[in-house]
Amino acid sequence: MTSVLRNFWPGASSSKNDDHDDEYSVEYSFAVEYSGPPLSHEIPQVVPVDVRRIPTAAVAANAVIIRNLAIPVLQPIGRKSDKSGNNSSIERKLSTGSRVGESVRDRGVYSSKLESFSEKEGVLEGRSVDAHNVFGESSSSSGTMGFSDGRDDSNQLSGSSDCEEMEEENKANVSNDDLSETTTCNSIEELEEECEAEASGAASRAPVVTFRDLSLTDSASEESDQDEAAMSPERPGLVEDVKGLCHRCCRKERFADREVCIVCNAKYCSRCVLRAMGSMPEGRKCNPCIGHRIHEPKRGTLGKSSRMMKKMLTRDAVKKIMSAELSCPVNQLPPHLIYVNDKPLSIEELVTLQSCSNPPKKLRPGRYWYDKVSGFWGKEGEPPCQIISPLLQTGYQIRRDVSNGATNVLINGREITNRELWLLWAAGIRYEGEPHFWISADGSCKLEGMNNVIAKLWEKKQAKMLCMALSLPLPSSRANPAGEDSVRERENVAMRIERSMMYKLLLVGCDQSGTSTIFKQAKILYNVPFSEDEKQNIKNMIQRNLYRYISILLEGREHFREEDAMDLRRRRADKPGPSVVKEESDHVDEKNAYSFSRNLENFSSWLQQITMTGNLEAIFPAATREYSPLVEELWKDKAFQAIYKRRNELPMLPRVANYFLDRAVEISRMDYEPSELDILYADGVTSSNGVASMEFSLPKSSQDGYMETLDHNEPPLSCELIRVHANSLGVNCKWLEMFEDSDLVLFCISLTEYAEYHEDINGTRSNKLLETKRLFERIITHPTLADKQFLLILNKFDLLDEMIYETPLSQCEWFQDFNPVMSKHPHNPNSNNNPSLAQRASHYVGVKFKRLFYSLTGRKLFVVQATGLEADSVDKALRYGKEILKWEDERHTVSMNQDSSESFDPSSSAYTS
Ligand SMILES: Nc1nc2c(ncn2[C@@H]2O[C@H](COP(=O)(O)OP(=O)(O)OP(=O)(O)O)[C@@H](O)[C@H]2O)c(=O)[nH]1
Ligand SMILES: [Ca+2]
Repeated sequence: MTSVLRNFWPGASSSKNDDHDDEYSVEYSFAVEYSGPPLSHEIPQVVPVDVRRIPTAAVAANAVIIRNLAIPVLQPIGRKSDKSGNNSSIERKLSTGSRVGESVRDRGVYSSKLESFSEKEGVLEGRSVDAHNVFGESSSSSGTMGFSDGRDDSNQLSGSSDCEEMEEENKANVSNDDLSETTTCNSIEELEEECEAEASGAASRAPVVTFRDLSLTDSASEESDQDEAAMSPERPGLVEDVKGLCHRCCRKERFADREVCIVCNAKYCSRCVLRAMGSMPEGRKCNPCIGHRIHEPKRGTLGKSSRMMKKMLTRDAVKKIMSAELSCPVNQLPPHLIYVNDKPLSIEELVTLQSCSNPPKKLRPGRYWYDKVSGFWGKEGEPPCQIISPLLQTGYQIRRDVSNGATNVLINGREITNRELWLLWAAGIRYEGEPHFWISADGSCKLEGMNNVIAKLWEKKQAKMLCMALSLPLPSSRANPAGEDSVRERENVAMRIERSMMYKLLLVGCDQSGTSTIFKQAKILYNVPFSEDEKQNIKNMIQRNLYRYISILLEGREHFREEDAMDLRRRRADKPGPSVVKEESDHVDEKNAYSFSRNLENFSSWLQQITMTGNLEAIFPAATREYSPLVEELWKDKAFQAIYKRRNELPMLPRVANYFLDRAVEISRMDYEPSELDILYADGVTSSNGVASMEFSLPKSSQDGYMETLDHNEPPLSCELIRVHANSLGVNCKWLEMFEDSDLVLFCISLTEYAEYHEDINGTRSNKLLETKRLFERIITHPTLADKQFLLILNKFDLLDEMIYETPLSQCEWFQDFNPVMSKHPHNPNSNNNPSLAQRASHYVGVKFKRLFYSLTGRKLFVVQATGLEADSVDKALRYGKEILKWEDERHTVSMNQDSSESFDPSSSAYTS
């Protein structure tokens, strides 16, 4: 390993080398005396470099050295001080053609060009940073930043130059990279191979980039087109991606690691990567790509080393390569390729933008718009994607049509998009005509020319939820300049006082846990009407489900038919007869108990097909009118009834299907109106974004017996119940932040999950309960919910009661130590002394979760078991939640009075029934 390193990484080797004279060693050298046969052609001349004549730029003004921005760095040319005699490879190379002479001549060209450049333009001073000053300390040991090998110098020289003719020169000249490439060669054969390849043009290099001083662009914006041409030399094309293929040796290994060039995307195997990428002065680029801008989608990977790198190189080497990748000028975001409100950015503007308290995320070259007043930020032609710090001096005035809105409604001079219109609507902003709103960074909205705030954009939870659903940005708390936060705080307090009696319950659970059933149950229980919209959605869902259930039955029909046919064949084989009879029976076969009329047959295959292709949503409810008569015909059909009778044999058919199928004809009609029970049983996502909320008041009832101290004059408790689906909480549950004002989290699990499994695409089975456990852990440890009360709802108790005898709880590995000693006496449901197996099991599950909760939070988890489909059960669970909250309030007051509160602990009553 070290030998490889030494060969390819001069900096790394020198740092290990005791010989400190070596530190400035460079890889070019004088040629040895020629002793071969006389030459018939002219010998190329070597133009010597006068080191004293090489100009150095002055130190840049401090303001420019901000963060690691795209400041082109001028690298001085290294002094030749190679005493180690480590030139053998180059000498060998010389003997295959007089390359060194040409290379050194190149250097002569560079230096004189550079000189004339700095004299002529005089721009380097004050703009560029002297390499000595920035890297002065590290240059002695660094292979990339200082002056180490010849290649670095040449690249960075060209990288900091502005001169177009120079680029021409570069194209014409043989590249200096030949030189450093020799350092990676291990044998003469390989070296010769490479040289030959080059000579034949196989490895011809793309032109070296010229990197312009970026700060020049703002002073002369007319030049910007020209600039762009200069800034973005033709990039090497992207290499076609062939899975597992190494771009160099063309060996294919499907699962082997590959290192990818950040410019052309070529992938290399571990055998080839060092040969292909050399010393990586600009990070992971293959040699022809050095000096070229990175492939922008790769920007996110800059500086993130790969497994392969770490395996092959020392830590120090990897670190150096990664820091070069991040900091070398050509890899920086080119400010002039970022347009904000039609204006290409200057470097100062880019600095402003990136260093503000809430900068745009994932900034890439491209065209953006920015609403300075509100901080809205987006890609040109698109709705906003982020709210960044307001009032930054970036870009021109915003254009009305910049986000491609066609709503005739303006916000801060920009015609907004439809999605934003919905946002205004959700925020409670109503208007007539074609209004022009002014919305400031804190979301307060005024009509143009008026001074009163008509609404606050982010005040209503619906507005925030809508943003989530429509992928509109939400304000970041950092976006508000100091001072405004405290104003908001005060308003919040006022609002809180106003709604002080309102408790917020957050109901979360994994898919199929029954959160939606509990939510609907609560609506029915506490007389919160479903809106017309909700009803319509649920009706559509029920009708769609009906067709899905029917299609499952029809699939079952195929199965039943096959079974019958097999049966028949077996019976016929048992008693052989003349072939004529056989044919007859075949005929009968066709018309067995499950055959349909032609009409129904067609309908059947059509329905199965659209279900299979997932087009059900597209067709229903639109086609309801058309197909309703067919459902009726089907229902009346004898064959269909025969299938329906055997529906319990079809595992795919959900339980609730019976409830709806029994009334298939009624439900399929246009004028069907779902009853409350229908709504409750309807299965499926009821709101598009998985978030639903309702306000209700929990009436006081005489059964409220958990606390003796109940005040009979107290008003009903007003609550808000918010249901979110785990799926809509996003990666790492980041959307939980939106629910930071919840008072109680109701975490709902299904008690059937211990025996249910998920299968991922690789066919790996995972127990659903263990998945739920992971979600539980993530949620209870989420910082947003750090001091909230948690109530675990063990739902679907009815199902547990049915299945626990056949399917032991220990099927789930977490529950392996469930070992109940059961009484021999028959179970008496009214007795607490002799609980059923299901009760014991659910108690056990509750304790498991309590322990887990305690181990992670050091606090107490409340647990209640429930059956979502039963109104009483849900009522009881929610009232229990209320007790926890009131007990919590009580505890605060009691503890203020220095009193013990243990006797109020309602958790002991969790299993009293
Ligand atoms: N037997 C029984 N079934 C239940 C119970 N709770 C819910 N279900 C059924 O379980 C299925 C899943 O319940 P949902 O309420 O839809 O669960 P969810 O996945 O959290 O919510 P959605 O995303 O809206 O579907 C539905 O078919 C419910 O009818 C229960 O306590 N007992
Ligand atoms: Ca569901």
